[in-house]
Amino acid sequence: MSTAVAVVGAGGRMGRMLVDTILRDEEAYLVAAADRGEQLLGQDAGELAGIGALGVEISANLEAVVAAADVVIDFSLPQATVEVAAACRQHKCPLVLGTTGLAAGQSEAVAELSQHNAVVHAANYSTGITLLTALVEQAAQAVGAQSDIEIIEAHHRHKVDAPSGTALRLGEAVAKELGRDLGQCAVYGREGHTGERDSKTIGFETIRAGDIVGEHTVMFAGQGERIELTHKASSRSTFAVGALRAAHWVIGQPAGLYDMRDVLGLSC
Ligand SMILES: NC(=O)C1=CN([C@@H]2O[C@H](COP(=O)(O)OP(=O)(O)OC[C@H]3O[C@@H](n4cnc5c(N)ncnc54)[C@H](O)[C@@H]3O)[C@@H](O)[C@H]2O)C=CC1
Ligand SMILES: O=C(O)C1=N[C@H](C(=O)O)C[C@H](O)C1
Repeated sequence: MSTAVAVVGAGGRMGRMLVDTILRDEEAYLVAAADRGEQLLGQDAGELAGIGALGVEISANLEAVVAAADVVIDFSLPQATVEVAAACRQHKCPLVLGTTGLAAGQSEAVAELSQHNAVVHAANYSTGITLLTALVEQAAQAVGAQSDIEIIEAHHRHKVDAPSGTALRLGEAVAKELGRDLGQCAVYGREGHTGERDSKTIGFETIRAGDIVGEHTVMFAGQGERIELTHKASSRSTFAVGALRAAHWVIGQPAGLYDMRDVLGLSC
């Protein structure tokens, strides 16, 4: 039985890649597509994705889009999150959420939804970042206490949130291993007379330039040596393939909030 997938944010960079990826999957089909871009409404989602007409028009009616789906994949923007969560709750539809830069209230709406629906929320759906996160946890355990730890991320010039959700997730993983509170120890960018570096901080540096798809480095700088663990995405297809894998996985799962480790069977 083929899975009916709805995409929210279908007119965006990730939305168009998701439409293409769904078309290539014999076990899934695009049943509905939502977006709010005025110039996108009524356009065929397949034509927008550059793969030819699919007969699925971009709609602003989120409730109708969700009602048609076995699973929703949302890679829109934070302002959509509360409405998407409400529509998924109304239609008991599982959700695969990729949007980053959520404010507290939007994250709370996702957590509340996960009390009733199965939800996968990952800042990065690539397999490589899931692996990098595990390697970073190992490195933090081994050398984190005696290292200065910096997280450097680079993305395309169009990205509107910083640091990236992936960088923040990597920072959370390091902080947890070291028994630190990221909210207290994070330093975002540096300028002016900063004084000597506090060894308990975790630094974040952000690059926004060109068409960089998504690059993350976690640096453990010690005395006489440093370790750098890096992931570089070369195509958005890695995120879309991971998100569609999550969409197949989440159907039938009990209510809860999951991430890519659960989808890949790596959660301990
Ligand atoms: N988790 C992951 O693996 C990845 C996450 N992302 C995240 O996905 C999000 C989208 O990234 P891009 O596609 O590059 O952005 P984009 O700006 O190209 O696309 C976002 C789309 O959402 C639409 N949108 C905005 N508000 C909406 C609403 N209320 N209802 C429906 N559609 C709405 C916009 O019109 C736009 O077409 C960002 O938060 C980004 O950080 C991006 C790549 C990978
Ligand atoms: O906006 C993007 O493009 C990406 N955003 C995600 C993030 O904020 O971590 C994931 C990926 O790096 C691409």
